[in-house]
Amino acid sequence: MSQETQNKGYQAAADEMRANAPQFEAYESEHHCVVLAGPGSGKTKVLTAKVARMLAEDVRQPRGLACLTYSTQCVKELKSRLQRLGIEAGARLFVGTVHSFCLREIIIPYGRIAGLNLPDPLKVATPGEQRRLFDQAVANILGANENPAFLKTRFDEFRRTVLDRESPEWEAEAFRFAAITLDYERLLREAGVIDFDAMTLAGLELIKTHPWICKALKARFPILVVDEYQDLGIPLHEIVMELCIKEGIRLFAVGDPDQSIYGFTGARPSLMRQLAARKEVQEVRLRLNYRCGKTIIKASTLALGEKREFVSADDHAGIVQGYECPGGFDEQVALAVHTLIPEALARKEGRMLGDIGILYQSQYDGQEVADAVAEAGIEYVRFDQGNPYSRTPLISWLEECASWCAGGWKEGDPRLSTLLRSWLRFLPSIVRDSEIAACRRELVQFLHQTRQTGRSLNEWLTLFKGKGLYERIAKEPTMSDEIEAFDALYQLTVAKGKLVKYTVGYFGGQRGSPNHLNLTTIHSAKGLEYDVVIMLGLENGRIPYSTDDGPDLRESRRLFYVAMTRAKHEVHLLWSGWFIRKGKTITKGRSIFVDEVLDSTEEAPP
Ligand SMILES: Nc1ncnc2c1ncn2[C@@H]1O[C@H](COP(=O)(O)OP(=O)(O)OP(=O)(O)O)[C@@H](O)[C@H]1O
Repeated sequence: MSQETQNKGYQAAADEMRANAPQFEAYESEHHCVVLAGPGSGKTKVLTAKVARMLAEDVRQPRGLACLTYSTQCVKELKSRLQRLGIEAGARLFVGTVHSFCLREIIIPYGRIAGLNLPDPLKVATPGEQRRLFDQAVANILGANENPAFLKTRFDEFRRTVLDRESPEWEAEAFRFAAITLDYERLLREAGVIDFDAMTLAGLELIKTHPWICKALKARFPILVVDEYQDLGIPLHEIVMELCIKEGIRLFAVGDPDQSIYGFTGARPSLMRQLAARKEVQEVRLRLNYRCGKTIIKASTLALGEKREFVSADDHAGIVQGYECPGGFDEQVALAVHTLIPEALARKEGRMLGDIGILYQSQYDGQEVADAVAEAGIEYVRFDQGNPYSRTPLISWLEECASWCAGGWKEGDPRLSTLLRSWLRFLPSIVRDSEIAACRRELVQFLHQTRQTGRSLNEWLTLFKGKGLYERIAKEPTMSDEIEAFDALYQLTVAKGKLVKYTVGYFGGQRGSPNHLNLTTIHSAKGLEYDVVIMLGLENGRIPYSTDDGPDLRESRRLFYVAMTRAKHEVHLLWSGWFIRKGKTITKGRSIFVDEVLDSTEEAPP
């Protein structure tokens, strides 16, 4: 895409923002700027337009900017929003997670020169290896009777939040989590691998102890952009303090502390507020909500339990409707599938399955929903951990390649150039021009030769292997986790595997399509928007887990708030008042959040 077309893309977005003074203020900012804003207020819109503008106007080639966000799913969403403005990640624009930034932009280029004790070759631990080594560390420290699965979440939070290993918090866990951390890290080193948290911690350590690395990073990336700041936790906050506040890399960050729902992984919403309050930082607050109807804004703010002054950008009211299903979760699912979805489709012309999201608490609930939806003959996409395969960057890219082969090539969606660029990013050891050309050629040939919707996924993946593309990735030490993900996907397509009936077209559709219903846990719905949201399992004991006042209830409130504010026009809330957990019936009544929301709205039928 030409520079001129790119400029037009962000200038058109800027014209839209001109009517919204705070959005435009953020867009015009020249120094550190932190945008704190509610759902649907255009944070991503401002961020993407600003990235495009800064690349074109503020940073001279070959310098660029780094844009960090929370998860692979957020990276995907951000890249696709940037693409709509004609901006592609590449040599001048890093878009990725914090750990991939630390690995690719700090550890690989500078780790060895700085004397960091790294495995050689630098191999990323596969999820299987991480589990095995963690189990081993727990057995070494606490004995074989402890169940490591019960400790994993708390361990991750500890490792991501207690960074100072001489602090009282570390000492307090000297015989438990601190000891497990040290032993686990020893086992990683002995196995010659590194995991995601170790990447982030090592990256932070390098920039803290080697000021010249900060200078080198500043030379390459004079601007650092952070999306979803509220979820990124203490290590990212410290990286920002080192690189931006101390070293002077310009910061542009957006986020919403009210949407912080990853406390259990170490996220701390207060960090973003502290950053915005610094004197050298320009704080911008956005108050218009362009997504949700007025009723939805009012109801969701009530459930949040804190006063907020968000207003709807237009006049549409929106629907918030409740349904009691005394027969239990099965009845909720049946009502959603057989009544609410057909009614929602019929209610608005042009509305499609892809405009509807079914949200639930856990991947186990998701399985019940997925089974019922499949039985009803509805095609769906699952965005949570319960999806039969995990959507790592490589697997998401394969979905895009499949979508291209299954007809996307005709409309240029996805673009071949984008697929090629991503392909080369999976192959960091390929640096010579002739090798790069060969890699591009191999992929183009594979894609052209396999342009056929109905081909089985197994055959397509077998061809991917046969053409030497798999081997290319397998040679990259930093792609070992991706190879494990590929192998797991492949196994699902053979013999009695869950994906044995998948075609290339169906697999490609899994990247999201207007014809597929969206199924997701509330956590995975973050950053997404739907015309209609149907929320299931709204019982006390599930959402919220506990009604006791405290940080957990506050985080549950934020979770419910995130779920409600995904909806543009309709929110449907379903409950039974009881549910089954580990074979036991638990009856704690309908969620207190539903009480609060329905008290505030009219329960008139839509
Ligand atoms: N100034 C504007 N004019 C018109 N539409 C806008 C404007 N700003 C944002 N929007 C639209 O509002 C919707 C929400 O914007 P966006 O996704 O950027 O919000 P967000 O703050 O990132 O949301 P969330 O945090 O809930 O994920 C999008 O459809 C976007 O195009």
